[in-house]
Amino acid sequence: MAEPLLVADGISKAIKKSVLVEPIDIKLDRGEVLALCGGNGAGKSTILRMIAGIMRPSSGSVRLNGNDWTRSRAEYSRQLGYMPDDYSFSPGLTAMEALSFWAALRGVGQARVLEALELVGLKDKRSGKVQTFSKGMRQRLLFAQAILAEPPLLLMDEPTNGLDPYWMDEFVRLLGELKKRGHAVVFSTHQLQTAEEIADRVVFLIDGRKCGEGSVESYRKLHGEHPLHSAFRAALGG
Ligand SMILES: Nc1ncnc2c1ncn2[C@@H]1O[C@H](COP(=O)(O)OP(=O)(O)OP(=O)(O)O)[C@@H](O)[C@H]1O
Repeated sequence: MAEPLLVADGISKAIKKSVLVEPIDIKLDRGEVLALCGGNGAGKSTILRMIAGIMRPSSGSVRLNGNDWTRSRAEYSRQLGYMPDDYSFSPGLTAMEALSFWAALRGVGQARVLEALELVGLKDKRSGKVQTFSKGMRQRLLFAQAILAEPPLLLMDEPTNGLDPYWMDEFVRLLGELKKRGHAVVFSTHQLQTAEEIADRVVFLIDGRKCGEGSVESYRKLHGEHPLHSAFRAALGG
């Protein structure tokens, strides 16, 4: 049987005496969407950063499409697109300039830059300075940079923060299309409703520890309406 696209084995993170994330296993198949759910400080961003190769795990290993980050870092990085929860754009940069910079780093041509801007509804705003953009527009630009090179895995930290209802629906639709084309996604969210709409599977986190995991479908069968609220409460022991 083929190895899953992503295999994170016992990854953990400690800084000095603080344990940010206890050892956790995460596996993901091609075309699968996984939500990391938990409150503030639960460890969602830390897990995404470790998988993205931005933060070195204190223990464990990560394989992505057969690549081990510690052995083949460049090839590993080519397998993923990462959307951070926030990003400080250089003052004065236009949307087109920002995206073209990322495209150059990834060897992606200008036609794809325009296509990505169109997908996120920013083509007409491409000459606008990013510092004048709303939070939702900056989120859409960060989403565009993550999908530029159409990598097998997308890692997204709170991707729906700041999106209005129209773009929230568009985002769900865009992710659905990416999924159909075989892309896998791991995203973090505080919003269980969002996870229900987008994810196939959910990992619940509390204080850097996995406290529950299951498919949205299985939670639906178990809890009916608002399945993830009930499942999270059950995972918390409430
Ligand atoms: N560089 C760091 N040094 C020390 N502690 C850190 C560092 N980065 C994060 N932490 C701590 O690690 C814990 C997990 O943080 P993390 O950002 O991963 O949580 P999160 O679930 O993404 O939270 P939020 O939903 O608020 O963004 C928090 O207690 C945070 O304060």
